[in-house]
Amino acid sequence: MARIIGITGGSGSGKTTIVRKISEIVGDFTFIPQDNYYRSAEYVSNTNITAFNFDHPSAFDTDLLVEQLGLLRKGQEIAMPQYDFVRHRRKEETVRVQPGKLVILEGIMLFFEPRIRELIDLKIFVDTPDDIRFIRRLTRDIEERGRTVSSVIDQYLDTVRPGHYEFIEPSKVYADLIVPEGGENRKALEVLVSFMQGILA
Ligand SMILES: Nc1ncnc2c1ncn2[C@@H]1O[C@H](COP(=O)(O)OP(=O)(O)O)[C@@H](O)[C@H]1O
Ligand SMILES: O=c1ccn([C@@H]2O[C@H](COP(=O)(O)O)[C@@H](O)[C@H]2O)c(=O)[nH]1
Repeated sequence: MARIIGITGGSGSGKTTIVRKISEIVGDFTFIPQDNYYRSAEYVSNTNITAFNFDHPSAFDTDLLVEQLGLLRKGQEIAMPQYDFVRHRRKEETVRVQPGKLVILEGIMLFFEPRIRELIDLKIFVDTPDDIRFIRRLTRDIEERGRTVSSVIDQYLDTVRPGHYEFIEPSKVYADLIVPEGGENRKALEVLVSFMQGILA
């Protein structure tokens, strides 16, 4: 049965960066971003960015994520959805994901939902100060997600920050390991890599 490592933490905490650094050392894992399970909200744009709350558990199609994680655990292939952050919608195409011994699941809302929690073998919370997370998000969302400065600020104050304190920060209690500052934490990276190599050996 496949083992699942769950990496959560606030937006901009460095979750994706940790996974990228792990992939430079450990190649043989299946990567499942929770972001791919966002429900479409194509009516949202920079001018009405808070018309849909992307920082609420209901923003995700958790039934599909739980179903697909269950299949991967049992060694079955899945058709993983893809998400377009610029147009705020699920893409038409899916990606075939082959099962393996190790799955890395990454996303903001993993530990809030008991059904997801129960499927995770090792729970990691990336803990990065709010100001650093906001600065990273501002830069990334403008460069990669088609945003304006004012839309990032409006969204952060209206939904991202409240959602973080209501759903994400309290879910830290479920973590097995808390990693301060994400991808630059070399010792945490070493611990994670050796845990994964143990599973793959
Ligand atoms: N230690 C770091 N120093 C500087 N920039 C970073 C660092 N970690 C991540 N970033 C940048 O911050 C942004 C958000 O990081 P990312 O890993 O995507 O966070 P998350 O997946 O938690 O939202 C990205 O543009 C990334 O390149
Ligand atoms: O269409 C969308 C979907 C999501 N978001 C924001 O993304 C972050 C989660 O992604 P990270 O990579 O962890 O930052 C979440 O805070 C949503 O607000 C979005 O803006 N638009």
